[in-house]
Amino acid sequence: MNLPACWTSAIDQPDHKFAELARTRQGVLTKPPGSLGRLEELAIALSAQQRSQTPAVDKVHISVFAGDHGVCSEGISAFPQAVTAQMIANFAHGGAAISVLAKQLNANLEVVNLGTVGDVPQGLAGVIDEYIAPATGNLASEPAMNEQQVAAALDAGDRAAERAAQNGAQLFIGGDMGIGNTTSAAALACLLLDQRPEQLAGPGTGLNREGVTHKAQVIEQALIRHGSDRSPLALLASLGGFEIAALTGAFLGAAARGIPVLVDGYIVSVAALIGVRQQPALRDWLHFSHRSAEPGHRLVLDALAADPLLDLGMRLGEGSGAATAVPLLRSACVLHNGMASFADAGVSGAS
Ligand SMILES: Cc1cc2ncn([C@H]3O[C@H](COP(=O)(O)O)[C@@H](O)[C@H]3O)c2cc1C
Ligand SMILES: O=C(O)c1cccnc1
Repeated sequence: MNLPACWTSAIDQPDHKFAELARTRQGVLTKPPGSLGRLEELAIALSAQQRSQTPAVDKVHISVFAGDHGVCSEGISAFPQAVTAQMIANFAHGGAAISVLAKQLNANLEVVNLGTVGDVPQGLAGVIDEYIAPATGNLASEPAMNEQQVAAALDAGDRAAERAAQNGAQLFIGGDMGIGNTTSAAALACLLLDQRPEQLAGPGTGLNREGVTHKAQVIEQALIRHGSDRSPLALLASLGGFEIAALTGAFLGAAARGIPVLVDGYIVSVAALIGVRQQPALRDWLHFSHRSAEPGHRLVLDALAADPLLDLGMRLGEGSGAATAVPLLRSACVLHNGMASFADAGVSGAS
């Protein structure tokens, strides 16, 4: 098994010297100290992560990872599996939510196709073929992936982070597309957080109460089958999705390359938590964009000690919540870089 280097090699901490410089600057800008609240903290964290006195998120790289899930045969989604492949084409044609938001942000958007049951037309612009298999195994009755498949997915994520680095990205966003993936994410979260399926199974794309109860039962079967190994690799192989493993690899890869990450919703947060369990130093590179309406997200965020910027009732995935929060990070940076100091502006400081 060939795991990418970022799986085990140490991730550096953000540079605290730049954090100190940024904190000092925030204290002399023409405002009561602390009055820009979390925008100040964002600017300080981005300065340390980017090793820059003028942090910026002008160049945003968005990778949407797509893959199908064998567990769909258990009837756990409100939508058919064919949607995964159809949405890949929609991403490429500019019609998906993340396509529109990426355009608004002038961000670089790519779609990494790890394998779908439905056909994806060849040669779609911005779609990168990282085919592993048509779908994962049905996690209720068999491992979702073998170790080679997990390694391939982690590696595909790491390569996305490398492309972001090559493009000079100042921020990395990972998105997910895979019908059935809230079941996979919930099963993973059960073992990561030691919680019951009823706590972590939610409506996803729109299941009713009966549907959510059935989904929790399917997850319960998966947990019984899984056994006791809680290592990140074993969890991914047993219960993961190709796109979830790729997201974990991408976040570790981005942090290893010094690129801060803006985390999206439920599925992406579970991938981030797996990365943090593997490499706790990853946590210092993560910003959290929003609290998803998927009920289990709250518990996953708590486990990451994360207080996301937005709570808009969004529950889409694709990286859409993260993209929606980018303007806040941009505001934090332009305020930090552009405001005058008390001394420069001739404004009196606190007495
Ligand atoms: C048209 C459409 C676009 C989407 N974009 C993201 N998702 C989101 O919903 C799916 C997860 O929900 P579940 O586990 O209930 O299937 C994933 O594909 C996720 O990315 C979508 C879902 C649909 C239907
Ligand atoms: O929060 C998410 O990421 C989410 C929730 C429901 C469906 N798809 C994604």
